[in-house]
Amino acid sequence: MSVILIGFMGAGKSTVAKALSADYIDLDRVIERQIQRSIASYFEEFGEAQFRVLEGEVLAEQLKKNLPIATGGGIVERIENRKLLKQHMQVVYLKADFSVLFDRILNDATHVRPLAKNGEAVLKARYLAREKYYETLANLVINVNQKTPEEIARHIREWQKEGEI
Ligand SMILES: Nc1ncnc2c1ncn2[C@@H]1O[C@H](COP(=O)(O)OP(=O)(O)O)[C@@H](O)[C@H]1O
Ligand SMILES: O=C(O)C1=C[C@@H](OP(=O)(O)O)[C@@H](O)[C@H](O)C1
Ligand SMILES: [Mg+2]
Repeated sequence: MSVILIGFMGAGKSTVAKALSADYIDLDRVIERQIQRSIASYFEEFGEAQFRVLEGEVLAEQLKKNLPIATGGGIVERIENRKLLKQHMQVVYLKADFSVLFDRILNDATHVRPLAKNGEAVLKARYLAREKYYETLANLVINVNQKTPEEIARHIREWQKEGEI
């Protein structure tokens, strides 16, 4: 069983999954390969609800591989996706303050996050609404405010080792 990273946009899920293993899965990138377009343009044409369904299908399919998975921050919004995550034993929540996340999202030129275009207050409302899901679904919570991706990856590896029998 491998680790699934959850948390808000900007928490470092994609970066940490990569630090965990050269062979890792970033659900957003798998989705973009499948749909042959960017997530931003998919959101624009089909809307968020349809994206959530697609996201859940790709999660279910990718769970079969035994590789670290970086989810998208909104995976917890759909109950079917939460049910899938709940069955898993190695869900790790990368937790950070909203101010840290907002800063990173603004400064991340590589990925356009469609939900970030409506301003800080709208994004913060999402953060507050999702927090409880991240907390309840996680088997491990790591505060990532002041940790490097390598430190976070080390923490996860040590936790995985502790759980081995
Ligand atoms: N631990 C960290 N400390 C500082 N910056 C980070 C850290 N993890 C990720 N970042 C930066 O924050 C931005 C978002 O990271 P990313 O891995 O795409 O997050 P997510 O997949 O959770 O949205 C990127 O610019 C990345 O370089
Ligand atoms: O939080 C969200 O709703 C989203 C997060 C993004 O992934 P990251 O969390 O990797 O930025 C991406 O899936 C999409 O833009 C929607
Ligand atoms: Mg990501």
